[in-house]
Amino acid sequence: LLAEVNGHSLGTDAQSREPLRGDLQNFLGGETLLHQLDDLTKVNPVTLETVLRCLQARYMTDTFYTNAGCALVALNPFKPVPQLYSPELMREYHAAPQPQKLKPHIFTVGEQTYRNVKSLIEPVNQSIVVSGESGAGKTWTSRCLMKFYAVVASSSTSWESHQVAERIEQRILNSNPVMEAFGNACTLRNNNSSRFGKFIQLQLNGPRAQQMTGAAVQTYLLEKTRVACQTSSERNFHIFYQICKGASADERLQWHLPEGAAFSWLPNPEWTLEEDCFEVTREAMLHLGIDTPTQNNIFKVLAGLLHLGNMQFADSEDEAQPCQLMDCAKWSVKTLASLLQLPRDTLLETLRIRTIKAGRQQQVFRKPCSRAECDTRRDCLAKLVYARLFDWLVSVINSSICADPNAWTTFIGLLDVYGFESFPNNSLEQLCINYANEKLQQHFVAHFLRAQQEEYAVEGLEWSFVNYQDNQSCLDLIEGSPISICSLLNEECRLNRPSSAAQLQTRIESVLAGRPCLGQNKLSREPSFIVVHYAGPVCYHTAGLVEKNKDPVPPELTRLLQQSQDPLLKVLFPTNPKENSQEESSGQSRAPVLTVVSKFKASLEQLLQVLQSTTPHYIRCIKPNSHGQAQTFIREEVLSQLEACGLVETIHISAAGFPIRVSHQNFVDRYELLRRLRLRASSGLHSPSHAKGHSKGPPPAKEATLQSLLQDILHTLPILTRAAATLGEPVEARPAPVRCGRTKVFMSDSTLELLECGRAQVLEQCARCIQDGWRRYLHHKQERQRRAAVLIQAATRSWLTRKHIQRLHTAATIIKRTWQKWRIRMASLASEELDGAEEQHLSQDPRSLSSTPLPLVQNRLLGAIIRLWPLGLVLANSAMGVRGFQRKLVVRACLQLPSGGPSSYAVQTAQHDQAGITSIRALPQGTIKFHCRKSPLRHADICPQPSPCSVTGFNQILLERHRLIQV
Ligand SMILES: Nc1ncnc2c1ncn2[C@@H]1O[C@H](COP(=O)(O)OP(=O)(O)OP(=O)(O)O)[C@@H](O)[C@H]1O
Repeated sequence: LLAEVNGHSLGTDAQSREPLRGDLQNFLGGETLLHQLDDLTKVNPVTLETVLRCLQARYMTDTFYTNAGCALVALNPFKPVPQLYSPELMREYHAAPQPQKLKPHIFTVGEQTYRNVKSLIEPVNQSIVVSGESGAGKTWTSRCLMKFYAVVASSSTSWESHQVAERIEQRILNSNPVMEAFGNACTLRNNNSSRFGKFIQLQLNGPRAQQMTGAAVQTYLLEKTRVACQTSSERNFHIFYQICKGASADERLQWHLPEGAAFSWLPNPEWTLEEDCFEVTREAMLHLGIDTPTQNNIFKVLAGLLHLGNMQFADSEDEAQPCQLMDCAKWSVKTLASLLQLPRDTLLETLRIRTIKAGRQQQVFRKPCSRAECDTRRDCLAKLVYARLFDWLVSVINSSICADPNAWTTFIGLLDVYGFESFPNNSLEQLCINYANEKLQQHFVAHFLRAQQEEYAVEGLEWSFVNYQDNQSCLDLIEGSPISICSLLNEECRLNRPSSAAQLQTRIESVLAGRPCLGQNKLSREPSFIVVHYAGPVCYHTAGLVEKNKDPVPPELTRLLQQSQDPLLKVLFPTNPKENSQEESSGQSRAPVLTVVSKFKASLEQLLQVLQSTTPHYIRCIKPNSHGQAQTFIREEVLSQLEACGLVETIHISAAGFPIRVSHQNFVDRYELLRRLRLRASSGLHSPSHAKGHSKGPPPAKEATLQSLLQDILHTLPILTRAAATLGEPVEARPAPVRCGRTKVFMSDSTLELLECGRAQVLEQCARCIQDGWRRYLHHKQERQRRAAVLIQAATRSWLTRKHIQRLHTAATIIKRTWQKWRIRMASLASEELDGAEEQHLSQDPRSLSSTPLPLVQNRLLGAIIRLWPLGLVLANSAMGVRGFQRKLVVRACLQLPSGGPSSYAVQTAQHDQAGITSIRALPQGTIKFHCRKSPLRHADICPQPSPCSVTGFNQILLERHRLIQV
């Protein structure tokens, strides 16, 4: 009935399911094929039933991620799958040329966003909205994505910057355990349920490098009531259990937490969860810059809150007297006062006595509170401290991980928000959570469905409109102006009038009557109203709604905390008069009140503004069963989640439409280089036709060129398709789905992939061309350098050789000249000596002849020889004839040598006097010394240097032969 009120079209699917079932079976060809489908848009026909079967088949084969058009469906494995999140796999997705071709994974989304940021296509900033119900795996997914970015977006430039990036990444990752310890709790649906929403902005540093330089965390709507109020099967925030279980003996003593102590705000302490790891939290806090004394201070305050919970009040018999403390609570008050460093009496008074200012003079009245009021004030004190502590922690984390505004230019936002909630008893918290989910659903719808269709219409493209579920009417009911549920709640707070739950119900029903998404729960005894959300109807009880919306903080409580001497509480509650007056006015004047709803609405709008300025990506987390069991797929539960996240409509629209659209200019800028393919393929193609839907007059010149460029690029698509087919890639035979609108180009994922592939090819060719040119240039340069070097070497060598030869030549000339001079001198000396000897001989001859009584025959013979010396020479050399002394005599006579003593001449004759005279030498007339020096000349080894002290005679060779002259 409620589904009909809402206008849900589920019936259409349900009806169409039956007749198609047989065909479907044929088409699917069994479950085995179904689990191989990576994309739910490929399930044919797209119905909840087939999608469900596909998801189930995949889940059973441990395939947890499936694409659903533009979104990714993540099924919670409920078991550790370490190989699915290993750093190696992260790097594989990061390094893949086309990660979308790998198996669907959150890393595909992570890598896609990272590449989008790098590509600088507007909008550059990216956001990933992780949604799903409690326990579906949102926090897990966000954590994995952060780890992914920490791995891939780390610096590789220098060692130092790498270290800095690693430190920042470590800090960002360390923020998770701290925030989870303080903001997560064990609930019925999830042992580690985030009790706050968070948007993490991962800051990247530059258009090209894109390293993670920091992060900023924004939190939403912490469930602070949990500090003071937990249902029986749930727990308080993890941190309370961590300090109770993990504190050392010393710390227990300091924090007054004796072993086994019972605290009423610490239900189910015996449960052991892996989240109860105190050491991990402390370590992470330390890394975030929260030193041990500050940590101890925090834990001391938290221990104080546990003691505050044990403060039980007894009913007062006399209304004029404040409530008494129960006996068991007296020790708690003392401990609390000492832990929070508060004056005990002031503490008790503040909790039990209300001060009211009234009258023109603002007179102060003191009124003892009832027991219930005392309890409320106590709870309020705990919530106030815990909420401030949580906000302070977030600000400390931010100051530790946030980068300098100049150090980052782009960001990837990760939104992890609580999923849609519907319990038997829903209150303001659920209203806010479901309101946020409505807003996000609208963003999703606006982004992918309505905007898509409207844009087609604006762009002049024909498109068969898909009916989609618009939740605007639901949002109008919750937050619309001038009258809506929120405005009514705020008005009640502002008027500050006493109104019962029933009155509020009546008011809502009467004022908002006729709204399509408002319903009544006639079966409920409690005053309530129903809101038909996109995910289903939810019944909200009106009791306590206004009070929760007011979230009143009695000013006395703040003043009390400002009196604390505890260093941490002094920071959390500074004595700021401005703040005081604000809080006081919020409690007691009629100025506009900052209610929970109005604060939440403002932060939600801010968040949506950020989301709208980014390219969104969606991860829909699905919980296969509510028991947290692996390998268990409960169809009904999954079905309701698929309905709740509007997945089927997404699949429809993604399959039918063009999820990618790029402005003409951007398209041309990016793909203009593809025209080279066309020019290469054929230079004489017909001129491109104009796009469908272009009915305007002749466009201006610039536009005309843009259009022609655009068409040129689009005409390369068949070439690209053919090229992909020849490469053996699975491409469809029909033309790639693409349309050209008035200002944008619309295309499918496959077309984008084709274009990107072509672009990569052209770029590769260009790179090769540049490389070739560069190598050629380098080669030529090296060749020129080599030739020049050879030339220089040759010239140098020839110059050196010439110089060398010149030197040798000069030396040889000098030697030659000296040698010649020496020869001449020697010759002249010899001739002088010979001349002198001859003259002496001739002058002495008559005397010697007369003085020496030679035999007559001998004298005659000598005279004959002198006259006939040639004949004598022949005789002396002949083998026959004169011998021995005679022969020498003949020779001497022939040569007219003086016939003095043998000391003047040495005449050597051949052995046995057979071969005549071999040499006649003038014997030296004293000592002859030859000074030899090695000459550089090859043939002038001996350079007799005339030395004044060495040559005192001569050794002229008069006749020398090696072979005897045979006469
Ligand atoms: N991919 C996964 N692999 C293994 N276990 C997972 C995975 N995703 C989730 N889980 C398990 O499911 C539990 C719930 O996941 P998680 O805390 O992320 O849910 P949630 O959607 O954030 O819930 P809540 O909205 O309550 O915070 C985790 O504690 C973990 O045990």
